[in-house]
Amino acid sequence: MKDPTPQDPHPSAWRERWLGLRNRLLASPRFQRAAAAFPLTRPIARRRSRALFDLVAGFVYSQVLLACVQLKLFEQLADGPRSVAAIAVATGLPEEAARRLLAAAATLGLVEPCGPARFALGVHGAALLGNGGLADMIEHHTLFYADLADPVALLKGERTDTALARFWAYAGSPAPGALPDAAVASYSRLMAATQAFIADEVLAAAPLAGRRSLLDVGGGEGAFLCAVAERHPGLTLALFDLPAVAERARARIAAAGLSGRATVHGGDFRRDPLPEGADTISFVRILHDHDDETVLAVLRAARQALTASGRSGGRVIVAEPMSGAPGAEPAGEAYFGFYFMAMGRGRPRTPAGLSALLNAAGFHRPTLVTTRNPLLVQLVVADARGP
Ligand SMILES: CC(C)=CCC/C(C)=C/CC/C(C)=C/C=C/C(C)=C/C=C/C=C(C)/C=C/C=C(C)/C=C/C=C(C)/C=C/CC(C)(C)O
Ligand SMILES: C[S@@+](CC[C@H](N)C(=O)[O-])C[C@H]1O[C@@H](n2cnc3c(N)ncnc32)[C@H](O)[C@@H]1O
Repeated sequence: MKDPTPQDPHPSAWRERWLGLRNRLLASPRFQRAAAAFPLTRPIARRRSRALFDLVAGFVYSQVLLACVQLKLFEQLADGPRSVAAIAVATGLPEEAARRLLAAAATLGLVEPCGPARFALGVHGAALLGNGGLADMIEHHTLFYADLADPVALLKGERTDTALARFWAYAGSPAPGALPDAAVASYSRLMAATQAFIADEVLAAAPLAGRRSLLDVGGGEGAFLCAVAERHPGLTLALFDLPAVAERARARIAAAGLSGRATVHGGDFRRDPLPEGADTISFVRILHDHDDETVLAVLRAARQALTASGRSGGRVIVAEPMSGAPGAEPAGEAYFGFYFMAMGRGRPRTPAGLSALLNAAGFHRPTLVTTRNPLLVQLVVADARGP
């Protein structure tokens, strides 16, 4: 599999000349004044000015969103419009502060004015309510935001003790298998809460028809496995994760009434063999956390587990945000690129990069399977023919 042509890596001479001319004009205060004054170009000048204002003020917008989530404003409006006074009481804000927050949230489409001093959910507020886990992710971003307080230090690699590196306890741990529940609980809860908008996309695209059994490696608390169980009632299920996380998964799987169908294994996939018996192994938001050496070792362990006792027909499904994939969104790549930098490890890989690792691990015919929402997740699927 080859990566698609990168974005215009060597612009033509004409394009460079055009860019030079355009940028000299746009950077000229005289041109900006003339464009703002001339009636035909004034709307364009205003649009450009507003777009630049949104970039400059963007950090205020994300904090307005955080305030709405922390105050559970969207839940307060879930049953219909309410008055500013009622929202002030429900959120514990002084009325003037509530009015100010609502006005800011309305500019972002989070709420919508409807009648004098009354507000309803806006399109983004409604979509946020409908996407389980987004509120958790927005609250989680307080850590990411703190790590981005000095972006240049982060870019220069001068920040090592970051909030995200501490949050993802396994990331820097020499013995992740020994991590206690206290060290894994927060990230496990967050991953379980945000699995909803990943599992839908993965399971809509994953080739699971006709498969007998699925092992979800790094399966967390089992939220993905529970989603698989619901969509594929005939599949036998298994999960592998760190011992402390596996304990959490056992509880969730028991609570879902799936203990008879799903087996949970605790271990360290960097050291321990993966459980045998499954004909399909999934890695959902796993490989991008690790360097190539670890990924190669884990994929080799997966192939070993799929072909043990001479079995053939095994399949691996890698599901994570990817870079440079058809339909991938540069905004998603930028987000995850900075996220991994703050986390101190990991990176989004291209489909070709993942395919090279799958081939090196002995898998065959790695194939990109695009999802309905490439911004969040894409799949690469490969076969583990016989030994
Ligand atoms: C007029 C009307 C009513 C409708 C007509 C128009 C119409 C059809 C509108 C469509 C409405 C609709 C379907 C809206 C749907 C909105 C959706 C689905 C929004 C989903 C948003 C999802 C977001 C923003 C997800 C963000 C995910 C993030 C930030 C994930 C972060 C993941 C992390 C940090 C993972 C960390 C794990 C590690 C460490 C990297 O391994
Ligand atoms: C980013 S989370 C993804 C969880 C889940 N697959 C999801 O998408 O919600 C990464 C998972 O890998 C597990 N993990 C990390 N290092 C591991 C290791 N060495 N052995 C086993 N599991 C590990 C973590 O405990 C965590 O559950």
